[in-house]
Amino acid sequence: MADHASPRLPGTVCRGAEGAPLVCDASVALTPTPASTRQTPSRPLVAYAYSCGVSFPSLEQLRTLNPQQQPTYPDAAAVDGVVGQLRSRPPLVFAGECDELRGKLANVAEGRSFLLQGGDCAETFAGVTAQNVKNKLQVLLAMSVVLTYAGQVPVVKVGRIAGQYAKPRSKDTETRDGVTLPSFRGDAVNGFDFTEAARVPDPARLLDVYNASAATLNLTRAFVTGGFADLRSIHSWNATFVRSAGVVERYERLAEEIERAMAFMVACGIEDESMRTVDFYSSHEALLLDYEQAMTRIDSRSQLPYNTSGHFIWIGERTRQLTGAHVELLRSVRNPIGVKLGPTATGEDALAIADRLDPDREPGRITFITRMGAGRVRENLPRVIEEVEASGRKPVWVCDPMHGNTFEAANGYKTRAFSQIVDEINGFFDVHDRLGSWPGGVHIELTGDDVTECVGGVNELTEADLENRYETACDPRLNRNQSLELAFTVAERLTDGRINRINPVQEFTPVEF
Ligand SMILES: O=C[C@H](O)[C@H](O)COP(=O)(O)O
Ligand SMILES: C=C(OP(=O)(O)O)C(=O)O
Ligand SMILES: [Mn+2]
Repeated sequence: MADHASPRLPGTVCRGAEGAPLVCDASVALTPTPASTRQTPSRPLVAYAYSCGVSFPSLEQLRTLNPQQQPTYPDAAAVDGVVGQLRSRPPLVFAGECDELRGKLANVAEGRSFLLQGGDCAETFAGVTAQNVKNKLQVLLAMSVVLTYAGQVPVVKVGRIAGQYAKPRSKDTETRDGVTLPSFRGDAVNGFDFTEAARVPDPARLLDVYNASAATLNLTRAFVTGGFADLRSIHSWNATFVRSAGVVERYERLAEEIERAMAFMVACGIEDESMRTVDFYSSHEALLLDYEQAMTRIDSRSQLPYNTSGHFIWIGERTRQLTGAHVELLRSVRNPIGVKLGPTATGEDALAIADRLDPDREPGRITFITRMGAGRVRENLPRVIEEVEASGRKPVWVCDPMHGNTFEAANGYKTRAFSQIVDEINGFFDVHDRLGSWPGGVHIELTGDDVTECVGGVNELTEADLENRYETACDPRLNRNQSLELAFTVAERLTDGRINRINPVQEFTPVEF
């Protein structure tokens, strides 16, 4: 791979004697390490030994790559001060956890399990409350139980949580009643209020992102290991669902069946830790380079770089330029990486990105999150899958049925129709079924609250209902009933014709007497 032999760029970060990140001195930077003195890491590690012993790009280097969707801060020195502080903060996630998730995603890529990824479009600092986090976990756990039991697949659970505070925007400015101000770019960047003062980007918010992520992750870890995720509390996860809907009764029937199955297992002497806790991982879009680069660290055990701001990080549709700063930073870290692919993405684009981010084709390393829109998925997705899989690659294929289906309602609210979301998911399954590839997961913008942001679904929300509880800071999310309903729909598609392939009971040949 040519990259590994390329000279170091001035200002890049490399490892010091103790493995601490150092910034290369420009005078030595252009001298490649002599081959004889280079360590020869084992094959899978080679891809991550970024540019001849350099471990990850410096902020200075990234800034030369014309990074997209970055805030224009009024005070550059203040940014440097914040970045310095972030660098001294402890990691939010550990390298071993990221490796574990990569291993689980490798199973997804192989068609042995399914990824459920979901959470807010934009987390907010005000949303860091026990109730809000608990509601979100409840809906994700209930969905994963539906998928596991009705769909009969192991489910890898990843929240859009504990770091999802920055938003790329279609337009730099927003105009209301003749007043034009900078767009809101998430709590990580500026304020939501439509005032000049609020919309000025403030780098100190990056420290708030760190604190909010740490608090959310701490609570999440406590919830998922401290008894809350115990399968025996399966009934309590629907405590906050809105009763009126048939989908809740459906969930309750399923919960009763699971309880009976568990009682049977316990009676047989099978009682296992996996009934009491769940593995749950954090994820967000790695958008703000100041934050993401500052949170990138050399793991002391492997001596390789990891982004320690979240287990799984993804590159958005607007920042996936092949030679852009986001790809450059993320290709240097070991975490599992997602890449959004919108309706204009071609197989060639996907392949080029995969080659850049995952030259060694490591299982579970790369996830393509396709978001083509209900009207285009059946036409555009096949070519992308065909070209990527023809190369021998097996990425995780995930459907984001949200971002290609956004529209403005007659009353001005940005919304999405439940029927179109389901239609894109059906298109995704249809295409994969036809091509024989594995529809590996779904990526959903949702909330555990009873909001009115997407129309349709079991409660038949109309555009007129949107104003009742439209609470999102950015895109419209499925509310908890809509989310649960979607889980049943996905479970049906998963079961369809696939159960023989993944259910080990079906593969068992009984002994004849
Ligand atoms: O979440 C995704 C994007 O940030 C969002 O869809 C952009 O919305 P906009 O088109 O209103 O800027
Ligand atoms: C910005 C997002 O999506 P996309 O990059 O696909 O537009 C998102 O997932 O919030
Ligand atoms: Mn969004």
